[in-house]
Amino acid sequence: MTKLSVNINKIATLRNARGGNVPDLLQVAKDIQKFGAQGITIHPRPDERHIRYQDARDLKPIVYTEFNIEGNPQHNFIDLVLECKPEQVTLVPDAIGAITSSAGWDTIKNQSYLTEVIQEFQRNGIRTSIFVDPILEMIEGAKKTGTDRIELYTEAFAHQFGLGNQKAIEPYTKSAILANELGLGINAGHDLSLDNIKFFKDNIPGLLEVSIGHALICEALYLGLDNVVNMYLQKLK
Ligand SMILES: CC(=O)[C@@H](O)[C@H](O)COP(=O)(O)O
Ligand SMILES: NCC(=O)COP(=O)(O)O
Repeated sequence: MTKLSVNINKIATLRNARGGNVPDLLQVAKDIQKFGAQGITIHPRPDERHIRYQDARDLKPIVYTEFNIEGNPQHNFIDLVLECKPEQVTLVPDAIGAITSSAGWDTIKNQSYLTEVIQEFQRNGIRTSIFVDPILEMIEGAKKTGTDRIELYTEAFAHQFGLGNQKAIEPYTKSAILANELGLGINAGHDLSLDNIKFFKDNIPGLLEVSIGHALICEALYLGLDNVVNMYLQKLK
């Protein structure tokens, strides 16, 4: 079974649009878990344009499934994660001000930096995952950092699959096979949707978890949040 972790960044985007507390991020997180999702993901960015650092603190006692905090491990982010102690931290090499995540780590160039940060989180009992493109050298590099898991960056797959190119899955399948051989756990995310999730899951051996936000919230506008969460759960069985 592959776990569904719902990324609630977009709920915070909507809330922040009017400056009040509608929709109520904490209530939505409670409801998403009640509907059956096995995790909640947030990706606070330095400008706090959607998830605020305080949201991470407030969510900690609310999230009784798996809490996954994603972000670039700069000082404020490291402090926040160590304070919140989520089950998992996912390290993403985003530039400040990036519209969204757009690349995985160069795990060779950043090996000693990643190793140091990963050790700090692991010493504090937090499982680590690092965002990587489906490139075999980057998977091998990830192993050398000591991370528990990788998160495959799925934007390229999602885009190509949408154009009808099913072969776009191949580097992901090869990367997953290698990650399994190396003993790395496998997560995936970015632009996964109801249209592509089943094909992706069926072609990725050992896929432990997907984090899905943008498409899921858009789909929920038409289909309802409870319904959409359960549609994903069916496809991830
Ligand atoms: C790492 C990843 O792919 C997601 O966390 C994605 O970047 C969501 O962030 P935004 O909601 O800011 O686009
Ligand atoms: N790690 C990926 C994530 O949390 C959600 O990405 P997206 O579905 O919003 O593209």
